[in-house]
Amino acid sequence: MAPNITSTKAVKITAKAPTPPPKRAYVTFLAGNGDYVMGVVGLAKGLRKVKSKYPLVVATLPDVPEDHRKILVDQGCIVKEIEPVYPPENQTQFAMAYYVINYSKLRIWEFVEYSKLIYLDGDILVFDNIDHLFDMEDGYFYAVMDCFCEKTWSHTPQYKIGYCQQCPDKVQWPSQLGPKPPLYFNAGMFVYEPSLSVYDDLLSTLKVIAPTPFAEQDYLNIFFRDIYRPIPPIYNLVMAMLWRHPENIELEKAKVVHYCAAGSKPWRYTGKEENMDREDIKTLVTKWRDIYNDESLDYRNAVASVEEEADEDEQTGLQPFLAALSEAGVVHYTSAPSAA
Ligand SMILES: O=c1ccn([C@@H]2O[C@H](COP(=O)(O)OP(=O)(O)O)[C@@H](O)[C@H]2O)c(=O)[nH]1
Ligand SMILES: OC[C@H]1O[C@H](O[C@@H]2[C@@H](O)[C@H](O)[C@@H](O)[C@H](O)[C@@H]2O)[C@H](O)[C@@H](O)[C@H]1O
Ligand SMILES: [Mn+2]
Repeated sequence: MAPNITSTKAVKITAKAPTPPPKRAYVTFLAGNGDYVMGVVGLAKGLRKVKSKYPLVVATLPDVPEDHRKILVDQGCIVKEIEPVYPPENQTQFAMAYYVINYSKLRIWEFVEYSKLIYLDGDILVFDNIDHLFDMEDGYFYAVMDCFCEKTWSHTPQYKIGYCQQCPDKVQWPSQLGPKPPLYFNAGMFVYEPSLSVYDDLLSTLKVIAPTPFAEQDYLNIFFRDIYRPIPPIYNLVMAMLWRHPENIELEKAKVVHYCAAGSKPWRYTGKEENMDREDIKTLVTKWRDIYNDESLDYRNAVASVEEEADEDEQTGLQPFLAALSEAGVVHYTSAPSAA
């Protein structure tokens, strides 16, 4: 029962409306009516489990069905519909045929109601709070370096000579191939600042750059080359690193795990593909499933438990504050009889 408060004198508190803090959010991308919506639910529940302060925005293509959108809204996501972005007519063989839809990710530069956003693929799980990444210096594009050793890279000179930026001294880049490739990031996770001018630039430049096998990932690497700043692999553990460059990885310290290796999507994992029978992969898939199935992390339950705690605080937290006001002769109140 709330305390019976009668004030002897109005407490007039006038304050200038504080300037609203810069708006920040996590953002992901969802296309199609398939099972990636499960990935996004896992992403949302993982962010809730690590008590992130910021919401998850889901940029959805028009082909995402209403029932999938409802699932996401019921999980506390902000669903924003975007129009597709297609690359110029091309004969490119994308590394994965469906990568052609990934150019639509570029629409998230239009989300200028936010000052800074962290993009996360729908096949990512956040295991530790990474809100501090929002405080990194403005004006740069932050992402984790990718690896060139998977056969998805077999079309490239790097792969053909066995060069990888993750171990640049193992196979030296031959000068006859020209300058060493600039540092290259995985576009499954990045920290960026939305901007209409950059957005316009991205879409107009796209028209004159020939598409390449890693689609928007290649394009973003070209576009942001001058302001790209690598961040440690704990912020986007590209799964293949576990068997390609274990010396660069401390799995127990990984804050973000990216289920991008073939066969590793937790919601459709069978363990049959190459490397998928590894114990570390099985553990990571089980961790993803535990969070996905944890009903206490569902938005409706999580909110309910916060409201319950708030009610309890209401009973206990206000007393010392009101006691101080009462001493100052400002507010008289009779404390509610203890519920105990
Ligand atoms: O059918 C699809 C394929 C991809 N995606 C989105 O596009 C991202 C990039 O695709 P994916 O993660 O499969 O690429 P990978 O990182 O595995 O190469 C996914 O994480 C999803 O957010 C989607 O929503 N539906
Ligand atoms: O559309 C291109 C995609 O390219 C990237 O995935 C690739 C890349 O990481 C390769 O290096 C791996 O070998 C491969 O397994 C993995 O799927 C991004 O994760 C994804 O968001 C998206 O940009
Ligand atoms: Mn991915």
